[in-house]
Amino acid sequence: MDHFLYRDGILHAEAVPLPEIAAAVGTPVYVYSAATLARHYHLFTEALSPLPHLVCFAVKANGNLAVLKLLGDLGAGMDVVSEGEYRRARAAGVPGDRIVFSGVGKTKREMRTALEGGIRQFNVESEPELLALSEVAAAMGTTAPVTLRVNPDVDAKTHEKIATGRKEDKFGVPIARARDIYAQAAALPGIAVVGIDVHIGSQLTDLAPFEAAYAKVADLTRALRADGHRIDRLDLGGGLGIPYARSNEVPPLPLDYGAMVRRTVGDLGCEIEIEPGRLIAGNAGVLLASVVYLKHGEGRDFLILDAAMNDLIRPAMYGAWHDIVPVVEGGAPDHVYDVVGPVCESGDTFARGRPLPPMTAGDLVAFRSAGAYGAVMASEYNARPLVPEVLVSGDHFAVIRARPSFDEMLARDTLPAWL
Ligand SMILES: Cc1ncc(COP(=O)(O)O)c(C=O)c1O
Ligand SMILES: N[C@@H](CCCC[NH3+])C(=O)O
Repeated sequence: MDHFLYRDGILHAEAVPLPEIAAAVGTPVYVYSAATLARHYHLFTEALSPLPHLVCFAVKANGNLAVLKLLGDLGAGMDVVSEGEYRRARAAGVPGDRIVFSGVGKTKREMRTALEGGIRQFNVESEPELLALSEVAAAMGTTAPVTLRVNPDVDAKTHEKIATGRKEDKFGVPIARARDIYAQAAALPGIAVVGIDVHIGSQLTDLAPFEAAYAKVADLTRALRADGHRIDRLDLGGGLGIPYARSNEVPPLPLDYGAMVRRTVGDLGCEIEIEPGRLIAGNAGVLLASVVYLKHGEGRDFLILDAAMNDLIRPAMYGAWHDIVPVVEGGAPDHVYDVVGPVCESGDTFARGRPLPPMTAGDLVAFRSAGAYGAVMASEYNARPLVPEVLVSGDHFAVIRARPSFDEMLARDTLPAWL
């Protein structure tokens, strides 16, 4: 469920009609619902209760400071993968002891920043990273809490580009090598083993791959404890999928996911951490755009929008489907359009042959399910200003990232004196 519904034929974000936001901020613009973000966060906390747990929002899905603060104020932790994300989480007021640090390429500088600012744990992804972290922590006279990210060699049955838990993927260490590496970790200065981490991919629509991975983690927990390690925490990653097309079969709900977690690892006495991104933010946001032109091509009509692939890359990058709906209900969807942006690439196509009511220049459309991996993946390709963001709560809204002016964009470049 989300909070983007039609009232009197006009699509609203909570109680705010989207045309009001378009008039105030211009398009394209991302619009998020505070109520949906909060609701999705609570779905996970409820699903994992009564197990001790921490829901760490994957900042990569939506790193806007206001979104992080909203979730952080509700008690969420954060999963970060870079110094930039770490600093964002801290700037949003999230304490270090609720931040986990993932990623295959953490630099020593990033490790130092997190150790200085406070960190719940590093999810270590390789032996060289473990050695680097040991060096950094020991030199600082401190101890780094560590889980090792294991790669369980499970096929998440998701898009090729976002599967992370097969042996050919770059993530984690092979689970068969885990006991050796934990033995190494235990002997290293500046390292305190606290648990195990796993994340097998994103947009999973079936619980079976999670279950297979978590069963392996449960076995490993027992084996590591028998080896004398303290395994108090299990970070089970993110990855639960969302319905992108209203007509598609519905992916499992957080409640079903929670029941599966209790079934597979619930009896180990561990604190459970999860790192959902998409399920919390995805359906909490839409990308609002305007029709610039309706162009009649040969055998097809192009709906040319003011949003482009640089604002929402998912269709071009993964062939992803986003529902595209008219903001003002316009009758039966009896026209078929190729929905495209103004960028000079044929890949700048959001959808082909999409049935919509008859549209004309100036009409507003909304891309649904755009709150995760939307604004964060935006670029300024074609010198297009980075797309702004708005947060709605009840009957009011605020711009939470302004559209930069062209002067601001120009001012970031510098001309060398010798030119
Ligand atoms: C380590 C890690 N944690 C969490 C996530 C969040 O995944 P999702 O947005 O699918 O919940 C990702 C992205 O796949 C990830 O790589
Ligand atoms: N960016 C991807 C998800 C990547 C998940 C990050 N590990 C998407 O839009 O679906």
